[in-house]
Amino acid sequence: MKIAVLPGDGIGKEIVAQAVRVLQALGESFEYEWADVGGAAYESAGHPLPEATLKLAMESDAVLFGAVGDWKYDKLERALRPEQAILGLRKNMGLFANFRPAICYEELVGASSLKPEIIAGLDILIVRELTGDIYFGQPRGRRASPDGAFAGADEAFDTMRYSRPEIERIAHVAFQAARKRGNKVASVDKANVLETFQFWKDVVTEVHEAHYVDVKLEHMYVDNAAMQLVKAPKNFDVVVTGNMFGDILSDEASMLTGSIGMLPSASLNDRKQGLYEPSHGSAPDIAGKGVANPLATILSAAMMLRFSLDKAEQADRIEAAVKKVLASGLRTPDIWSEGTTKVGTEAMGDAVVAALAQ
Ligand SMILES: NC(=O)c1ccc[n+]([C@@H]2O[C@H](COP(=O)([O-])OP(=O)(O)OC[C@H]3O[C@@H](n4cnc5c(N)ncnc54)[C@H](O)[C@@H]3O)[C@@H](O)[C@H]2O)c1
Ligand SMILES: CC(C)[C@H](C(=O)O)[C@@H](O)C(=O)O
Ligand SMILES: [Mg+2]
Repeated sequence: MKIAVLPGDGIGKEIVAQAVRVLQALGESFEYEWADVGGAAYESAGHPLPEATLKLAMESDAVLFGAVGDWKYDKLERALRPEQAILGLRKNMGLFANFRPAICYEELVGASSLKPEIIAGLDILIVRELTGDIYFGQPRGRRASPDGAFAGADEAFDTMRYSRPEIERIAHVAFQAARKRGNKVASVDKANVLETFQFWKDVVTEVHEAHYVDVKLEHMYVDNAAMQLVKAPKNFDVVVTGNMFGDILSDEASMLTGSIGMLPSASLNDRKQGLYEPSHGSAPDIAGKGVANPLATILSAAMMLRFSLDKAEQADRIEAAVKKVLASGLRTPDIWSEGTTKVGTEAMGDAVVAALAQ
């Protein structure tokens, strides 16, 4: 089985190196092929998603991805900016279903900025639609405003849109995921204001009534959902939402786990092919310092074993190893608290590899 390894930029390189070490320690004979992506590919090949990188990703059984982006590319034309690489991979590979599980490990209850009783035992799953919404809707651009109070002034616009099949397929994914967990789905929308999200709500309701009446469904506006996520996050089980709301809510949910460095993700298409990446970015502020938390990426590698490579037992081994390491008191700075031992990225990788062997 072939794994495309795309570390990308900033801390992407540091954390992916640790995840690959952990995978290699499993004793499986995976084939790894590395390629540049994002800013690194712009430097080496003049494009954030060179054809060779895309081809490699499409041909592989799974993609292990770090992160892309750096402030120094912010002035490039949009098509050449590093972030286009991850968007292009998602679109070209048809990775419409993004799973972002927010689990608060017992040992990290003290690392969160929330009160322990709010987050202890937390286990929620954000199912984010990943190839539609305002991220990809056309038209978009800049122009002289054609009408209204500011006619003639410069303006910019994007288009929010969802088609019925796009909503139906992500709704099926969410309801099916819920059946394997707490049997509850919260569909997050902005139906009170946006036509796109009234349609979203209507279609999710139809899918529910036709196929999943055994699953409890509630609808929630995104502003309320953002508030409920910090007020009473354990009331959620599966949260299903569109691309942009899912982006924002998953970063919010990451702080329920202690740190964004703990939130893994899996992005799947309908062929079980997947891209696995931490939910966070390239963290230019800490890149090169050896302090990034590699656990979100290591846990993403576990999701890869489970969802794309049919190696659920190996996924369990990695997750158990991560728990052991946390129980032993080792912490990267983002999850450090009084009484625990601060370690860097590589030492955290070392510890997970060692725990696998125990
Ligand atoms: N999928 C991706 O590749 C992806 C995702 C998000 C952001 N980005 C890009 O990353 C760049 C930086 O974006 P940002 O600063 O808004 O978000 P970010 O997620 O990179 O960082 C936000 C904050 O979280 C911290 N952080 C993130 N990951 C961490 C880890 N593993 N361990 C410890 N601390 C961690 C950072 O130090 C920073 O303070 C931008 O170019 C952005 O577009 C890429
Ligand atoms: C870098 C960016 C395109 C990306 C997104 O918005 O999807 C990131 O924030 C994420 O959450 O994976
Ligand atoms: Mg994001």
